[in-house]
Amino acid sequence: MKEIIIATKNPGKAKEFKKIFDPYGIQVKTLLDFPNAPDIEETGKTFRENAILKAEGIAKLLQRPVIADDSGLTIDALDGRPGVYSARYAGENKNDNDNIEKVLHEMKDVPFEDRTAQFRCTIAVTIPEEQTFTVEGVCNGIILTAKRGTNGFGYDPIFYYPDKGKTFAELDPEEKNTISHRGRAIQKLKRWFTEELVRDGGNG
Ligand SMILES: O=P(O)(O)OP(=O)(O)OP(=O)(O)OC[C@H]1O[C@@H](n2cnc3c(O)ncnc32)[C@H](O)[C@@H]1O
Ligand SMILES: [Mg+2]
Repeated sequence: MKEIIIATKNPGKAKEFKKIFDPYGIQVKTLLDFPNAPDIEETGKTFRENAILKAEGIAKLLQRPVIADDSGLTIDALDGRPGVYSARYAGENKNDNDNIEKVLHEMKDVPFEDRTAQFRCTIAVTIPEEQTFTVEGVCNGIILTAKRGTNGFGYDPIFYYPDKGKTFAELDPEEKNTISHRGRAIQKLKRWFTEELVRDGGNG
């Protein structure tokens, strides 16, 4: 069994990464397995900058291949907010529900046709002594006026995906992974993790 470390402390992301890598026989460890790992400050202005900060910060510490995910929701009617502030939109000590409430409040007068939004994900891959590289995934949807569904995490209950007629929180986890921003970014990494990681980087 090969192993990959994902530099995340978000349990929702951790679950999704585990589900995706499991069929390849790759065991996912996250920072939830390294409780002493430091918090990397997300000072970047873009998802890409923050993903690189997290991947390089943790790879330097552990001296092992690390991947990091920086992601979030960009809403057209809010000029791209919450964007890189998605995790802390309602404040540092607030939770997913507080973030959703803030978005719904700010969008209370926005008509359906103007409620377009994108989930965006940048994944950075750092192998010690090598150049970090990144891949991106985007998923288009519509922000509803109230929550629907209980699966997933973050903004999933208000992110409606028209092709499926459901919010991300109403999709099965497998279904979400096939279409989500994160799933799409990971697809672009597939060649890397089925060849490079398994050959050189894994420790199994
Ligand atoms: O930095 P790590 O430790 O990975 O965890 P985080 O939650 O802080 O992650 P980010 O900095 O990348 O912020 C991403 C936020 O964007 C939102 N988000 C990202 N992907 C999402 C998804 O698939 N479904 C719902 N919300 C998502 C959610 O609010 C996340 O907390
Ligand atoms: Mg974060």
